[in-house]
Amino acid sequence: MAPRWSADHLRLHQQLLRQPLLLPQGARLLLAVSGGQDSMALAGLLLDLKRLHHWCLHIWHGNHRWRQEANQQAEQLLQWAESQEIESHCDSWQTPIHTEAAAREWRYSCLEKQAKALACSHVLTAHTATDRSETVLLHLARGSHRKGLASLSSARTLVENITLVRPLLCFSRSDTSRICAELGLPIWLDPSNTDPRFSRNRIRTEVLPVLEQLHPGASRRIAAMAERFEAEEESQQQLLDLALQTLLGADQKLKRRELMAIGQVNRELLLLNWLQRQGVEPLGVEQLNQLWPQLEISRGANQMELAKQQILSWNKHYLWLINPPLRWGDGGAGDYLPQFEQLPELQA
Ligand SMILES: Nc1ncnc2c1ncn2[C@@H]1O[C@H](COP(=O)(O)OP(=O)(O)OP(=O)(O)O)[C@@H](O)[C@H]1O
Repeated sequence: MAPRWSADHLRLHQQLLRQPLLLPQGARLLLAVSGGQDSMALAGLLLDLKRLHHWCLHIWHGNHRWRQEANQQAEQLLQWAESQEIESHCDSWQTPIHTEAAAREWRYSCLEKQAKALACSHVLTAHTATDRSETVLLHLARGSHRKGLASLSSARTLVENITLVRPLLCFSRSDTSRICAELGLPIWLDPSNTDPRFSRNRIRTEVLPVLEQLHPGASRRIAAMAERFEAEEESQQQLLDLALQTLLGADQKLKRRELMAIGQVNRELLLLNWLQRQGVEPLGVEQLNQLWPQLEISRGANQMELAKQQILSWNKHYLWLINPPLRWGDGGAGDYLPQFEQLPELQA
């Protein structure tokens, strides 16, 4: 059957061929499909577009087993994929997952494994501009660093040779609802999306509607702002990488004295950048503010050890600023501990 081209197909098509996404001809793609309207809309559009570029499309579904109907829904979703001649894969969590953060971590580790097994170069998720606005508002409320305001980047490296892309960031949630209706796609609703125990859901159902009433188009503009921040972050990253080279000793340790001589904002950015390179997740603004006095007073060799202990103790109560894990019921404080034992040493 001839593809049903629409303005939405064209918009997605342009997005997929744009930097930094740039899906090459013949690419092997793994699409994460929850069965909700966003991922179904992306699946529907890709089904038509893939023929143009000879993309090989696989679908992956993660069954969290949060609800009784979950197995049946997973089954129906796989049947739908089969009817569309798409190869589909499903993983089921053995014991029910209770936190969004744990569920997300599990999904990404499955996607990573599956993409490797299928030799896929790209993993696609169906985050929309509306998801982006919600995430920005969440991060703002938690006092995010600027990076958190550039969140839900359109593309990033998932693991070596596998890129995670979010091609639907140029669509809103009302677009995906319309696309599903127009393409006659089935949707499996997830009641947890309206559960008020998640702060994201309250931002979606209470905060954004008020902002839209006050300033129509607010959600779209917040997402556009995040996109702009993402581009600025990228160019700033290049400058930071260059500057960081001048602050590293031969052993790749950061030279404390030289770092402390730099103005506060750039100093913070350089420290965050260096920590990230060492695999340590970024600290929040409040944590950084508490860390500096410790680094400023010279306490000899133990100085970094003290800073490290401080971070470990914050760790128990921290608020994640970039990728904040959300916990059932508590509106934001995280429940998983990052590996701060790996905090790298600064030079004395
Ligand atoms: N159960 C699932 N199975 C497969 N893919 C999923 C599942 N849940 C979410 N996804 C993928 O992730 C996208 C975003 O979903 P959602 O916003 O619910 O997750 P999230 O936890 O906020 O994701 P992230 O942490 O990546 O921001 C979906 O559009 C879909 O592509």
